[in-house]
Amino acid sequence: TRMKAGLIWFNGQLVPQEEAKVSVLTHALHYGTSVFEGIRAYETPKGPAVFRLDEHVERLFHSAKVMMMEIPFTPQAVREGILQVVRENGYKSCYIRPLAWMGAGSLGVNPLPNNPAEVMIAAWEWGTYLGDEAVRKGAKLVTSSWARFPANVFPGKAKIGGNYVNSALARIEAHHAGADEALLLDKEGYVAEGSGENIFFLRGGTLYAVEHGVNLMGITRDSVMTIARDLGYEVREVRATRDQLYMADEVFMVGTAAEVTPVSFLDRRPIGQGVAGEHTMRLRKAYLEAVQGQNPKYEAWLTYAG
Ligand SMILES: Cc1[nH+]cc(COP(=O)(O)O)c(CN[C@@H](CCC(=O)O)C(=O)O)c1O
Repeated sequence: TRMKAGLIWFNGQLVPQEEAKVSVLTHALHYGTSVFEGIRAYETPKGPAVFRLDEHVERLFHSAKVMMMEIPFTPQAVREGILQVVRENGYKSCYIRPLAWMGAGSLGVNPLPNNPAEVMIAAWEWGTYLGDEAVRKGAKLVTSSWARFPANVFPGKAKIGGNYVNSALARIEAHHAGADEALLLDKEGYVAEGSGENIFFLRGGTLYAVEHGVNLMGITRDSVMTIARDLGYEVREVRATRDQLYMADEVFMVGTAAEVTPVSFLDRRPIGQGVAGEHTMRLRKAYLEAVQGQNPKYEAWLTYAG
């Protein structure tokens, strides 16, 4: 299916998506040397609002720093570009994908010194990441045969394009196993994260967030921990094994794209009653109210595009 991204912010100019093209000699196309963000804008009573925009822009520039990539725009210019793409495309809600990449300056593996990064910001309307079925009935997960990479192999705290070959391989394998998503363990066999989400589990009324370890420091994870504590849950950050997930009352995954997605099966074992967990769905509802501007407590997380 052809993505409908409409107008794209391309190196500082808004252009129709057909004109947003790069050379086949682009370094990032050959070596995965790009950095990106996944951000959502939601419809609110006061118009479309981008969720935790500043945290995402900050992470984009941190990812570039890890990659030794020089983004030739200020964070403020990228921030404005994100709001412009939402506004000029007239989206009420959308998924926003800023991407910065090593261009076609040189094709040696070392992209430096003469390869200034290029930047684009695209946005499109995207529904539930794993599908409505996975939200309603809970997603089915399988533990991947691909481990999450150790921190001295790939920098998993940065959203670098090349990191996502690990996620893609895990996701392909999960799909072939008839599952909705893959759970990746770290090299010691502890629970890391999903191919594109952070993991929580709930047991005896206490909520557990998998500690950062080698994982991406998810913004949704941070938001859900705050919301859960505000709802009165005790929230702990732990190192967990997959059998702790098997024994949990509830498991769920969080991410910008996935929002809050319940998990009903892991490795063919039902989690709790094998349905979307009650507390999970309560947290999902509270999260969606926050992002849709229906809870004034979280107003500071919203940047209105209008
Ligand atoms: C590996 C990984 N772990 C955790 C998260 C959650 O992070 P955050 O969005 O800040 O809460 C994401 C986001 N995955 C993004 C990309 C998905 C995709 O490319 O597909 C996303 O959710 O937008 C990851 O890619």
